[in-house]
Amino acid sequence: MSNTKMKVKNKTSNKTQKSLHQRNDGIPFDSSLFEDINVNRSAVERRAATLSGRRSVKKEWQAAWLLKAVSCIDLTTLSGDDTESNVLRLCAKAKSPIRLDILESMGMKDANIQTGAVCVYHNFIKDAKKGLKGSAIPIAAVSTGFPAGNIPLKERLKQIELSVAAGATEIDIVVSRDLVLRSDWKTLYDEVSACRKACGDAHMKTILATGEIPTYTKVAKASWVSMMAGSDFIKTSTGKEPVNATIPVSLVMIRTIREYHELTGYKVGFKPAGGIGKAKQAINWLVLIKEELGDEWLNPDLFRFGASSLLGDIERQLEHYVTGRYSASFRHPMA
Ligand SMILES: O=C[C@H](O)COP(=O)(O)O
Repeated sequence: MSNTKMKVKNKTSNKTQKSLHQRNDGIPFDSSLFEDINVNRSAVERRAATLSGRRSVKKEWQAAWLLKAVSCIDLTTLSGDDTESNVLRLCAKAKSPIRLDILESMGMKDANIQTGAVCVYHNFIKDAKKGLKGSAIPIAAVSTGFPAGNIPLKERLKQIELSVAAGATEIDIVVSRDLVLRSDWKTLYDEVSACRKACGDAHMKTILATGEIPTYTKVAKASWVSMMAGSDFIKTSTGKEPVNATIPVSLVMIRTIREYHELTGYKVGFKPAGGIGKAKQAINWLVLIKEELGDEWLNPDLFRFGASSLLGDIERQLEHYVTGRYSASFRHPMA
């Protein structure tokens, strides 16, 4: 271990995250922690391929995993045609994500299953507040000029402050892709740190927009910098890039989360987002998290799906499960 690593480790080794809401305080910028990273594309893809090998997961376990997945969804609407009534419907679904008759058939009628959060644009925070009244479901707002982030930093910080003041307790920020492309890591660190400060007590999820980052090595470095600057979660995508969450890119990010935890004691969460619409995909991600980070990451405080349509497919698959019409294609979720 390098001297710097030793120093950081000694400074933070007594820290344990007692509650899910304990924050990542970040660490001072130190490029020596990541400058020699070179993530080999084929090795990453080989490793990811092992996760999509054919495995049989018992049907009842699949059902339990799907319920777990539901509790980890940031139920999202980020469309140009969002309206108050869409958002209110979304909130009703977040509070009762699975039909009662399905839960009854599963013997889970009294289980309090809700989604991890709802995720909306700033203008709909007030509607989400109304829709979620009486529940503890957090409101996540996308901020900082989502999705491209190409507005001055001062305005991005103002947006964060306004969203927090309006009632968002989770803020999804976007990184400046040009800083990542130019490898200007110190400026990226300063920007993400400023966003973190603007978030106050709100949890901050930092979106890397990996579909616009050309190499896995840069994805790993951007992940390091975002965590060092105090991100509580790192998130793959806005859902608006041409390529959104993929298993190989997730593997790279998850491994940096593991290394950062080993170094500092802080547990940073992970949020794959964009294009995750099938129950089968959700199980692949849960398995990835379980294998790479362990069971303690398998909860909504450290893992979320950013998804607008995933819940619908999970509900359909659970209906098939209770009616015995489980689709053949679903029997092997890892295939
Ligand atoms: O962060 C969430 C994404 O914008 C949702 O993407 P999706 O509509 O492809 O599920």
